Amino acid sequence: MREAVREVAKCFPTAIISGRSRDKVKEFVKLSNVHYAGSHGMDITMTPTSDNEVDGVSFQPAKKFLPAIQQIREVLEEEITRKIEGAMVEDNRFCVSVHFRHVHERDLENLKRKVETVLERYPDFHITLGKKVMEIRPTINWNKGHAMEYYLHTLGHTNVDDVVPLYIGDDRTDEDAFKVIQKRGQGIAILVSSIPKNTRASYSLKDPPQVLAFLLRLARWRKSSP
Ligand SMILES: O=P(O)(O)OC[C@H]1O[C@H](O[C@H]2O[C@H](CO)[C@@H](O)[C@H](O)[C@H]2O)[C@H](O)[C@@H](O)[C@@H]1O
Repeated sequence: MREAVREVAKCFPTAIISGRSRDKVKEFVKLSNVHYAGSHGMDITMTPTSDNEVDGVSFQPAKKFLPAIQQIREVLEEEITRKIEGAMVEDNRFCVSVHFRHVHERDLENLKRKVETVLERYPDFHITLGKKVMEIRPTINWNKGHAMEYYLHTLGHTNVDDVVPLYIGDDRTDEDAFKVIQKRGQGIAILVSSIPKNTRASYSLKDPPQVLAFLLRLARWRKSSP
C-alpha cells in the first residue's frame, strides 16, 4: 500500500487526513512525498516538494485547546482505563479517543456515562462516534472536509473546472469530506466498505486490497496518459 500511495503521490498532490495524531500517521505511512493532517484535520502540515513552495506551512485551528485536551486525557485515563476493563484512552493530540472494542457489553453504558460526566466539566468539547471509539474533540467548525479544502486552497487547486479532488475513506468522519465534494459538484468521493452504508460518497471500494488495486491503476493510467 505504501508503494501504491508513493506512486500516486508522484502523479498527483496527495494528503493523508486522519483521526490519529499527525506524528503517529507519519510514522505508519513513512512517505516523504505526501502531506499529513492529524487529529481529524486539526493538525495540518504541508510537505515541500519540487512542485510547490509550501515549506514550513502548517495550520492548527484548535491550538488554544491543547492544555484542556491534555487535561481531559489525564482525567479519562484515571476514570476509564483504570476502572473499566478493556477500555483504552488514546492521545491523538487535538482529540482524545476512548476505544471500547474490547469492553464487555454490560459495561458500555457505564463507560458512556463516565465519559459524558467528565465532559460536563469541559463545555468547549463534544463527543463524536467512530468505529467502536468515542472521540472527544474541541467544538470548532473544522473537520476532515475543511482540511481537504485547506489543502486544495493552499496548493492553489481552487478552480472547480480544472481540479478533480479524489477522497478515499472508510470512517464516519470521512463523510465530512465526502460532503464537501458533493457540494462542490466536482470530485470523486469513495467510501471503503464491504457492506452497503448510508453515505455521501458516490463510489465505493470493498476493502483495502481493492483500494490498493485502484491506486495502482490510477498511477499507471496517469503515467501512460499524455
Ligand atoms: O481517520 P482515520 O485515519 O480513519 O482513523 C480513525 C481512527 O483510527 C484508529 O482507530 C481505528 O483503529 C483501531 C485499531 O487500531 C480500531 O479499533 C478502530 O475501530 C479504528 O477506527 C484510531 O485509534 C482512532 O483514534 C482514530 O479515530
